[in-house]
Amino acid sequence: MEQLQLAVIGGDGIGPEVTGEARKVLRAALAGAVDLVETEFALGAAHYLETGEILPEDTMAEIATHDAILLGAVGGDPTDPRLAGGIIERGLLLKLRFAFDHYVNLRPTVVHPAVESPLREPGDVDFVVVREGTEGPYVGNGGSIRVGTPHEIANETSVNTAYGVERVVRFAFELAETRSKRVTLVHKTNVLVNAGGLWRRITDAVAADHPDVSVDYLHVDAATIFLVDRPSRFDVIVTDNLFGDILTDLAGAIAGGIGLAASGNINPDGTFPSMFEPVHGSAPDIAGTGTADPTAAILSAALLAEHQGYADAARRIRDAVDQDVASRPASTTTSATGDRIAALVAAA
Ligand SMILES: NC(=O)C1=CN([C@@H]2O[C@H](COP(=O)(O)OP(=O)(O)OC[C@H]3O[C@@H](n4cnc5c(N)ncnc54)[C@H](O)[C@@H]3O)[C@@H](O)[C@H]2O)C=CC1
Ligand SMILES: CC(C)CC(=O)C(=O)O
Ligand SMILES: [Mg+2]
Repeated sequence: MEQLQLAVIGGDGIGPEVTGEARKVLRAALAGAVDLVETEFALGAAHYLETGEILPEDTMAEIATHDAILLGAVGGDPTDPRLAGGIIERGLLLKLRFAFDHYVNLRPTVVHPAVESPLREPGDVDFVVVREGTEGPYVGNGGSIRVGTPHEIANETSVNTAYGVERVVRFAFELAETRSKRVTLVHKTNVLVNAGGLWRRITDAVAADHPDVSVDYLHVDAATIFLVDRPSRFDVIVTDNLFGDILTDLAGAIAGGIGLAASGNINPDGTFPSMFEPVHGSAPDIAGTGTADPTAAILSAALLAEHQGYADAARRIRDAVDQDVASRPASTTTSATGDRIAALVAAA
């Protein structure tokens, strides 16, 4: 039987709770077809506070030997001075994304008819945000002077390379070819003229290679209006790391809740393992209460299965989620939701 070596990083807060349920469902979906070998890696803010370790080089090298990574979420109490400066988010999560060249951060949104969406007219909402994952303002290129004085100046530089932008824009067009053949570039070219100009020129050049794909452009502020007012206009949105981060929390909210929003950090070249995680964070406000919705992590496991070539397992997970959200009890728990979905998958 084929083996799938899965690295699991539960992380902090609700991370281990939701990955626990995603693993149950993934096991059910692959049972009998794939030998799923799961290796847990104790990493995150809690692990750092206990051991002083964030992401040792040998741990990263070991993770790299796996076929794929399932991650919950990382990050602890933001008021804890020992975690200041996003030390875990940058030193662990972003480090993995950068080191494993996860240049496509894929974030699909579908509004399920049975889900209570805040949209007035949910209509036919099915779009994917292709967020650049290795550049932009997240690269840590900045600095401050006169810190703590009234004259402090803080800079954060957004790095956008022609190489980095072109490869993610090409991915977005290729994805659109398999969908409704519409790409929307989202940026802020009227103000961020240097980065915006590069994104615009590259999008226009790549569009010329895809004459059957229609292309439009929205400033990011206007894109937030359309995401609420008329999200059915979108098919594939391509955007930078920061705008994509923000737009996809909004996309989760319009689709019925952040607990439903899945993502994949993809290394399309296959040189490194891709990493699948819910869009949400570690939600310290609800950690340990058993109320976290594991659906986003479960749908991330479906993306993982699909990416690894197990399309049938992915389809069965998504069908089971659809069935479950259509009949979900008003009051439920994290583990009960995982159990129901795993049972539906096993029965399919
Ligand atoms: N990929 C990752 O590891 C991410 C980590 N973070 C980190 O997570 C920590 C908390 O960040 P926040 O900004 O509060 O964002 P968050 O996404 O953790 O929480 C925002 C709100 O959504 C709710 N929520 C999130 N996931 C949910 C779920 N599955 N079911 C039900 N409700 C859910 C939370 O209870 C909270 O009210 C921080 O340390 C942050 O840096 C944030 C985003 C992504
Ligand atoms: C902590 C951030 C870098 C992660 C995040 O919010 C995201 O990727 O959506
Ligand atoms: Mg985010």
